[in-house]
Amino acid sequence: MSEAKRLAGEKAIDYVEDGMIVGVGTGSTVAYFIDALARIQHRIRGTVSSSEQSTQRLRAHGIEVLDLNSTGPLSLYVDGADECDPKKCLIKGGGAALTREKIIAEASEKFICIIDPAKRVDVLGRFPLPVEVIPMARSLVARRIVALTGAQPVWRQGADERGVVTDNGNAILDIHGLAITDPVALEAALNQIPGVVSVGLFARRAADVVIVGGEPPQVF
Ligand SMILES: O=C(CO)[C@H](O)[C@H](O)COP(=O)(O)O
Repeated sequence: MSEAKRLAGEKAIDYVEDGMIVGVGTGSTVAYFIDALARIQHRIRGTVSSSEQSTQRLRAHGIEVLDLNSTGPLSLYVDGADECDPKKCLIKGGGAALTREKIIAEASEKFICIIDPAKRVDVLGRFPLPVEVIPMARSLVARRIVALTGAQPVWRQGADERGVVTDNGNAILDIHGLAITDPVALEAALNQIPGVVSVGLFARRAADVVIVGGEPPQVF
C-alpha cells in the first residue's frame, strides 16, 4: 500500500508550478509528496504546513515553512484523506490535523487530494469521522452528536489521561457508525454545535482533483 501512496505523492508534483507557495497536508502519503517536493524546492517560494509533523519533515529537507498570515491566498494545496467519495468529498483527520488542514484548503485555489485505492468509497462513513473539540466541551459535544446522528462518538485516546491532544491543544471525538448520505448537510450541522472547532468532513470545500496511486496513477 505504501507503494500506491508513493506513486500518488510523486504524481502531485506535476501540479507544482515555478514560484508557488505550496500548502502541505499531513500523513504518510503527504510524506512522499514532501520528499518529492524536496527535489524541486529551488523552483518554489516556500510552503505552508498543516501540522508540526509536516513542518519537521519540510524543515529537515531545508524547505521553507511560511506563516499563512503572511502569504495571502495559496495557489495549491496537496493533502491525503482517510476516505474519498465519487464527488471528491472527503473524510480527513485520521492524523488529528483536520483544523489546520481545513484552514489551508479554504485558503487555496486548488486542492489536490492524494490517496491509495483503499480510500475510495461510494458512501463516506466507514472510517470514523473525526471532530476536533474544545476540551471542556467534549462530553457536551458527544451528547449532541448522539442526538443529531444516532451514531457513537468515541474520545480518541493518547499517551496519557488527556487523550490525543491536537496541535491546537484540543481533543478529538471519532464518530463511529455513520453512513453519510448528505455530507454537506452533516458538515454544516456538526459545525453548529458549540465547542466544535472543526469537522473532518471536507464537503463544502471538497477536493478539486483526486490522484489515486497506482501504475499509472488515476486522476479524477
Ligand atoms: O487527514 C489526515 C491527517 O489529519 C491525513 O491526510 C489522512 O489521515 C490520511 O493519512 P495517510 O496518508 O497516512 O493515509
